[in-house]
Amino acid sequence: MTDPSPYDLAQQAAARLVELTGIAQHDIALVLGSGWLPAAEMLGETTAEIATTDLPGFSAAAVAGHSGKIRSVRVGDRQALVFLSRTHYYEGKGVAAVVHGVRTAAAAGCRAIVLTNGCGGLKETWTPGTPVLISDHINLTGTSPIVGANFVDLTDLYSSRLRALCREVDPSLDEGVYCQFPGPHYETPAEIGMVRAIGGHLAGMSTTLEAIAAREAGMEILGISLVTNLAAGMSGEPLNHDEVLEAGRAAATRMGELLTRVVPR
Ligand SMILES: Nc1nc2[nH]c(I)nc2c(=O)[nH]1
Repeated sequence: MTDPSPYDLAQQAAARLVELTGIAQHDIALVLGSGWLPAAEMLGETTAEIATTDLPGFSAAAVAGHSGKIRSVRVGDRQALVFLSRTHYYEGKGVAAVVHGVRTAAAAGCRAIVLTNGCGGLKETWTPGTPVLISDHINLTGTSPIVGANFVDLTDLYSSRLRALCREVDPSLDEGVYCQFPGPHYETPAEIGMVRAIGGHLAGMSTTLEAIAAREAGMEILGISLVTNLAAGMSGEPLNHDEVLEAGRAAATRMGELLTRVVPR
C-alpha cells in the first residue's frame, strides 16, 4: 500500500475537517504567523476549533507561542478557516508538510488565502509592528512544493486586487518584496545586503512555498508581513525572538482590524 499523494492527503484532511466542524465548505483561509495570533481573537465568532493533529497529515506545532489549532470562524458572510500555527521549512518535515495546510484549505473549498508572517524589515521607516503588503516574493529556499513538469505561472502571485482592497481599508499600508530564507538561523548582515541588492525588502522564513502551493491550487493570495524587527545588521543590535513576539502583540489590534475589514470583502 503506497502512501497517499500530498493532494490525496489534503482531500482526506478536508473531509475530516467537515466531519469535525460540521461546516461543509469554507470560503477563505488565513494562516497566522509570528505575532499575528492576538489578531485571531478579533476576527469573528468561532464556529469550531480543532487540533491540527486531529486531521490527517498534520503534525504537532513546533514553534513556541503557536497553538496547534485550526478554527472555523464566521467573518461577515464568509466562513474562514484560520490556521493558528504553521509548519516551517526549518522544522525539516519536508515541503509537502509545509504546504499541507494550504492544500487542505483549497480542498475544503477556500478560493482565497491570507498568508501572514513576522519578518525582518529592510526599510528604516518600518518600525517594529508595521504591517507591509507583500507585492512579490523571492524564494531563497532552493525548493518548490510542486514536483514534476508542472510549470505553474506565478504572475501577480500576490493579488493586486486584494492589495488594492487592503489599501482602501488602510491607505497607509506600504508594500514590499518578501524573501524567504530556509532558516532557522537569522541572516548575516552580508545576507541582508544581498537581499537589498536583489530587490528584497522583507526577510522571513515562511510564506513563499505556501504561496506557490496556493497558486497551484488556484487560490487568490494576499500576503501581509508584520515587521517585527529591523533586519540583521541594520540596528547594530542582535536579533532576538522575544522582541518579535512583543512587536506582534503590540500590533495585534491594528492587524485584527485590517483582517476583519478585508476578509469579508
Ligand atoms: N529570516 C528572518 N526571519 C524572521 N522572522 C522574524 I519574526 N524576523 C526575522 C528576520 O529578521 N529574518
